[in-house]
Amino acid sequence: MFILVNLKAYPCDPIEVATAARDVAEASGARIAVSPQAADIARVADTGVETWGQHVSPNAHGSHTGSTLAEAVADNGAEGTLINHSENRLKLADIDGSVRAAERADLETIVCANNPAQVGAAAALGPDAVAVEPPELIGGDVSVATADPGIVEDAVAAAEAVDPAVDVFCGAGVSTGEDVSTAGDLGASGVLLASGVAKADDPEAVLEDLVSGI
Ligand SMILES: O=C(CO)COP(=O)(O)O
Repeated sequence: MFILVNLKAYPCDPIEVATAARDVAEASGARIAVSPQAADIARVADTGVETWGQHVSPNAHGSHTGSTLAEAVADNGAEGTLINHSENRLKLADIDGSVRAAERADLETIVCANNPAQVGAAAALGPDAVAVEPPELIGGDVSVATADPGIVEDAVAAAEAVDPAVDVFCGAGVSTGEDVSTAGDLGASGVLLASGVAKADDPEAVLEDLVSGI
């Protein structure tokens, strides 16, 4: 199970979380990545933790003020990027363009989706993985795998029907090792989470609990 911690725009210390994630990953052998704000990618990557972008633009180099280029994300040390997070939704053509931009820059890709139908559409674009995150459960206390196990199973089936090579992750409300274990039992290959770590008093303790569910 891959554990990706999305720091969103939370006011946490990205280096504290990155250092904790690096240490827990090293001690446990688990794959843990941290996805900070674009401006923090280089210093988070410098800790040695696997680092991901939160978004990349479909644009290449050129006159595109305000764009977060896949090339810049990769050059600053990221290994992958989220695309189309529920809080940063894109048009279908732009999701496709962002996946292609990430591929050009050698970034791994996870395309987020709200439901199994969108998972199928996202899988058709050929990312490395898709993630189902029901918006109404994001930021809540109950894990998607507990609140709506059917959505995870249906997402796995939807991706499998389109392209069996695309991994399926789930996210929303994940905060414990038991949540990770339940997600794995439903067929997910990883979890995306944010508030459970970014808002924790002791992020390292939460990460240690999370990896206990792998
Ligand atoms: O959106 C998420 C991860 O990308 C999930 O957020 P929470 O873990 O806060 O529910």
